[in-house]
Amino acid sequence: MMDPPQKTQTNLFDVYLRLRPPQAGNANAEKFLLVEESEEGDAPTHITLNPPNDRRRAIEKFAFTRVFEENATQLDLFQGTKVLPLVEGALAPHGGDGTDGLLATLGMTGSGKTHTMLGCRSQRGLTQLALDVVFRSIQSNMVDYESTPALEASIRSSDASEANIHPASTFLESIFGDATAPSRAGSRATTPMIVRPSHINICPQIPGQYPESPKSVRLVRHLDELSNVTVLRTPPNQKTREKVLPKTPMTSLGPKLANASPSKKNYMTLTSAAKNKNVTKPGFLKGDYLPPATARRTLQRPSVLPQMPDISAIRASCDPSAEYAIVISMYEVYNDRIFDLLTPPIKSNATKEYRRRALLFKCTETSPDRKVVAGLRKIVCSNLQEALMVLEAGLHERRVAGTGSNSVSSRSHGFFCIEIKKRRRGRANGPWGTSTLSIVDLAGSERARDAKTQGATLVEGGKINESLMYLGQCLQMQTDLNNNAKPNLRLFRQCKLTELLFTNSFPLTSTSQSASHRRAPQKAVMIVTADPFGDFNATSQILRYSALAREVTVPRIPSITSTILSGGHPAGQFPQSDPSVVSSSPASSPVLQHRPLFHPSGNHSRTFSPISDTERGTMENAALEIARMADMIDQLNGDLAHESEARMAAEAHLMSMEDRIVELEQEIREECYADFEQRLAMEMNRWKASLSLEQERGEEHWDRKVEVLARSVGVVVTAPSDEDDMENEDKENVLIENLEQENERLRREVSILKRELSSRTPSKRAPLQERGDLPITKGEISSLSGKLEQLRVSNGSPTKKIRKLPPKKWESVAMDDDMF
Ligand SMILES: Nc1ncnc2c1ncn2[C@@H]1O[C@H](COP(=O)(O)OP(=O)(O)OP(=O)(O)O)[C@@H](O)[C@H]1O
Repeated sequence: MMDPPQKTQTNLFDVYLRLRPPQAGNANAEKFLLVEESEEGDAPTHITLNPPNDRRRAIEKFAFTRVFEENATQLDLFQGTKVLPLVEGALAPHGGDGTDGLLATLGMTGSGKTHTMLGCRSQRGLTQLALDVVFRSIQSNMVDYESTPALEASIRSSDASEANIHPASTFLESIFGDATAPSRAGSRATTPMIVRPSHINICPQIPGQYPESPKSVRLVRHLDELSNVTVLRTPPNQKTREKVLPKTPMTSLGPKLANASPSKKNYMTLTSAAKNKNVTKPGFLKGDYLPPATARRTLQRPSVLPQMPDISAIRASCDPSAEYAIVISMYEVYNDRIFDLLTPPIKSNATKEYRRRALLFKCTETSPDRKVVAGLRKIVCSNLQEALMVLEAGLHERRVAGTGSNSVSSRSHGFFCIEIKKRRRGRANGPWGTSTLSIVDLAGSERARDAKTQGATLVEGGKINESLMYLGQCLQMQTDLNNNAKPNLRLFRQCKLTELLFTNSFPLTSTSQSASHRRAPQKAVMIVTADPFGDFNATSQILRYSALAREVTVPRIPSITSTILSGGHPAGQFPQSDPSVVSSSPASSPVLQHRPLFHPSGNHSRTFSPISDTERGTMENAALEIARMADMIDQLNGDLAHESEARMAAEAHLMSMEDRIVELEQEIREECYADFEQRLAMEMNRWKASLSLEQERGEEHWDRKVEVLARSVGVVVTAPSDEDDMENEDKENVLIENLEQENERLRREVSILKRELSSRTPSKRAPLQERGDLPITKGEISSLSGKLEQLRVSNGSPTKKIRKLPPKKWESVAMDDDMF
């Protein structure tokens, strides 16, 4: 029998295991996880994992601080997991600074983490119970925040995280609006009002693919009627669907809840605050955080909150000489980024989408010795009711999605932080000390194949598994710490989740503070949830890295070589796990071999396996990662096939489009050619017309010139007879040529004369008529007149007959002459 795990100084966490009751469809499944009975009626601490249907596999035994069986209640968990000491550590009843506390859940998807932390509609979770005990314990030492205005400033100045601090009344007014306002169908549901009847399926990722699994639907009960349920969000193919259940008067809510028919309102499906989440819209881009597509609208104020279990008798001790204030903040780690759950998303000007700003986890000026999430919105709460309403508001923003494994699966690691501010009583301006109790609902590890996730949800699943793998590595470091090895702090910085969970467990090396002023390391409790009927491989992986101790019983398997040498059964047919087989080979010993792998106390003799525990752990994590990646590869192969089909279709379409384009181009070319031809013909005609017009004008011009010349020499132009036309034309051509030559010669002479004239002095110039040096004589002038006379006889267009001018024309010619 394995020794019970012992608490050591170096344990980062106390680790508890909670087993969930079998799910509806799993009642007949084989139970692979058995709780070992403890001695002397103590609470059980060990479990055994029996691999189902595979006797060759090792039987593993795990030790935890305590194991809670399927029938354990929320109150059992609250009392058994030492939440009270965590609260007391933060309240510091003996004076001085409090100790930070961390309460987290870890487990496969659907194993009951959210149920444990946030409860269901009739039962409170550890978060509500912790809040209850905090407020109950400091009741008489609470500062009156509302009636002391200076308090706000003093709390603000004591905050080390650059937070926006608001009083609960203002914040809740902005979130829930008027409590007396009528119900608004379509506004987002307040958490306890969300009911999810078992007959309504939830699975928004692949609508219609899993007939037996739930469809995605968010339901809200109207303020005045418990069972009047309105669909808030549905898968795309069910957008318009609306479910309305039979109405039940609000006054009879309590008894009805207890006796609700499972077909209408199953206790297991009517989860409370846990299910107040935003269902992830399918189709997000990788890594992108797209919160609800609309701004936060006023929520309905929940009218009923679960009261059970009753812990009114439980109180933690507080410091009687101190006064306290409670400040609440909430954030989530989604895709390795931190987002505030109490700050509404802001509409981006560029994309018109509502987005959240990722926050940093860092040391600030006023907090050099520990890291804090900077820039959160924090709410100062004066009583339990306010704190619960803030929790409701924050959970409403938390991201969830329906998957094949859990109809309302958390897609982010949720952090709910209760800051306990404490200062000496009566010191109005005294400084506040702060200790924080962080309650963490981790997202569950999942196998893509089972979760049937795809697209953005698949990527989220990958990120969740990755961060949980790093968390596993960090938890395994507990073993190293037990062996007094130095912690490898780099391991904690692998992702945001481990950074947030572990950074404040160790003093920061860079701090300048002396060791005496260092804060005490946080106290941490981890509750591992498991489904004994669920996925054996995934559950055993989680148990391996979270358990405080492990023992492996390996059935000896005869080696193939020894089997062959002994002339026994051929390989593959040997009854391998039969312990009755006797062999001389040590490797084929029939005896079961026990290998205790580690003991947290370090007091026990250890049998080391050939590889160290850390290496083994790393290999196991690697195996988990390989399995996840194999799932992803399957998924991606499916996507690839789908995409290839789509691509082929698109290519075919493209080809037909190309053919169409060629046809169209041909048609357009032909049309253009015809159009061009038509225009060319038109242009030609126009050009010809204008050419003939020009010719006509030129001829007319010549006609007029000739007429003017003929009149000036007194020639009567008569029309020649038709017989003389040819002869006259020849003569006219000759005459024109002669005249042109003569004209040219005369121009030359005139220019010579002008040159000469300009070279002479003005006194020597004589009038042209008196000069005897002119090259043209009077006789020549008279011969020129004679030629003109002849020309006048037959002058006209070479191509046109000389017209006989009518008397009117002659008159106009005479007028022209006068003008000359
Ligand atoms: N101990 C329990 N008793 C009764 N019901 C339980 C218990 N544990 C889990 N359930 C029910 O099982 C369902 C899934 O549980 P829950 O949502 O808490 O799982 P989870 O581990 O938070 O999953 P995820 O990681 O996907 O968010 C819920 O309907 C819840 O009410």
